Amino acid sequence: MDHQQYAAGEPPLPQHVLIFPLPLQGHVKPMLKLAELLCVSHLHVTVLLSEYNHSRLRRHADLESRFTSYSGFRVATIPDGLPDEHPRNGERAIEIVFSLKKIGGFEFRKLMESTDALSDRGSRRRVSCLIMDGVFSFAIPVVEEMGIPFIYFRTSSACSFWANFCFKEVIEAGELPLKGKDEDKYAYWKKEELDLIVTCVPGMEGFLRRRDLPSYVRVDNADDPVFQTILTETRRTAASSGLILNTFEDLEGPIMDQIRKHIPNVYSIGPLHTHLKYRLDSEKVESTQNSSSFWEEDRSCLTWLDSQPANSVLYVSFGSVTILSNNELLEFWYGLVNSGQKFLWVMRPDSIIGNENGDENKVPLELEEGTKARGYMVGWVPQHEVLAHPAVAAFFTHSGWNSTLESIAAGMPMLCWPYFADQTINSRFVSDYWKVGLDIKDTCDRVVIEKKVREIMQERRDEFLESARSMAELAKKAISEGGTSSSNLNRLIEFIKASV
Ligand SMILES: O=c1ccn([C@@H]2O[C@H](COP(=O)(O)OP(=O)(O)O[C@H]3O[C@H](CO)[C@@H](O)[C@H](O)[C@H]3O)[C@@H](O)[C@H]2O)c(=O)[nH]1
Ligand SMILES: C[C@H]1CC[C@@H]2C(C(=O)O)=CO[C@@H](O)[C@@H]21
Repeated sequence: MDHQQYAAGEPPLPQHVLIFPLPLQGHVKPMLKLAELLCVSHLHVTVLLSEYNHSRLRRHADLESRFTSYSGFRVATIPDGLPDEHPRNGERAIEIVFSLKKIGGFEFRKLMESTDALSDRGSRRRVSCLIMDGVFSFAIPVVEEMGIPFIYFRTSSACSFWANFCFKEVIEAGELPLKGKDEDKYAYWKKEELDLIVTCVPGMEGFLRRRDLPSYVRVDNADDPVFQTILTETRRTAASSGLILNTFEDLEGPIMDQIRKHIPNVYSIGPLHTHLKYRLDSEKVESTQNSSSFWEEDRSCLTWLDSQPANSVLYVSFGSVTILSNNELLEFWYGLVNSGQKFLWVMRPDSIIGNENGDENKVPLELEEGTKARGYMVGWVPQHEVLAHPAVAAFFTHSGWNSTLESIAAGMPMLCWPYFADQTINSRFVSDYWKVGLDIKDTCDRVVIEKKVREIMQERRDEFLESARSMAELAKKAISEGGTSSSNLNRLIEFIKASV
């Protein structure tokens, strides 16, 4: 028996789960949702954050007060190894993975050993289960030595995970890598080779093109460190006690059946944001308006939306990592303004780079006027509330997995402009598999954008709305009592409660 299970005369201490996300917004947010779901089930939970992100969450999300009602919740921190001023966005977001690969094992060991596995001088059990991000294999030796079971949580889609898992076979078939990344981006996008079908990802035959593969494959040779890291980290998932995915069976069941041939224990428990809300409501837990945002949410956008007619606004956001060049910014801006549609556009303070024309502060008059007449721009919004607002008709997104799932759960059609990583495959599934939107990957042209905005807002909206609404119904069924995500979460909790 675990020596810490009983203190004299006291009830047994609950099992203690350590949740360790990659320190990026799109990973921390769903992992905090899972943390809260486990707290609701009376488990002790520690979330391990980077010092950098912890301070952002304290500033903008009031993290500590959100969790005050859960006595079993704690935060621990380690450094991410990068100086505060180091860029953590754009393609450089991957540098966090490399930095943690270098120092994460050491820092994690130091934390676990110096705190006797976070046992808080006996007031908590030692960590009894680790739930860690999908690219954190550096943590495995530490927990294996301590006899702690570990489960992966990959915050991307099942389809992206599965394509990554098959990279080795796709290389062997000569279909990867996709050379030419360093060429001019716009010329590269036009390559016909990118339209060839990928033959070696079981379950996606005849449907997946090379250009739809997660963007790590756009490298000149297979030794590329990013490509290799994703490939090897993904394969290592098979050594774990299980894989958590923020998705649901009616959305990605056939793909998860492929994954289960290698990793039998897959817990699809999404969409996590609605799942959490459902459980808080059914357990009658008082829930405050909570956010997990790294930026201050500007709620004035909701007031602006309140003053707009129903189904009249295109919500535009490219998530927490995407950065646009000045030229790309102008293409999007002209496309939006020329479409004549109303739009709410999230322009993160750090999202525009470079100034290829040398006149970065000069906004063309027609854009200024068009925006004043029909647009509203903000730095960061409460996205769930925006997607649920009656004025919003469609979502122009970069196809990050959280945004995709939030849009699906809200029954909202999508126009997709994937920027990198898993987004390139998510957008293909949105447009050609679930048929809930349009994919305009590998273009950035104001004429195309204008045309596609009209299509998603007017010409084809009803068609996409119908499939989006039926998918939203299935998402709701999945998280309700007896649904697949609900049962899988219960199974996960049982696994945790049974671990010593
Ligand atoms: O104004 C905003 C904009 C976004 N969000 C939220 O921020 C999250 C963004 O996540 P996501 O849509 O997944 O995009 P990224 O921030 O780009 O997420 C990273 O992490 C994801 C999960 O692994 C990957 O799918 C992405 O490719 C990767 O870039 C979502 O929950 C949004 O609701 C807000 O709350 N307010
Ligand atoms: C920066 C990227 C490393 C891997 C992550 C990922 C994944 O497939 O798990 C998707 O997009 C990015 O958030 C992450």
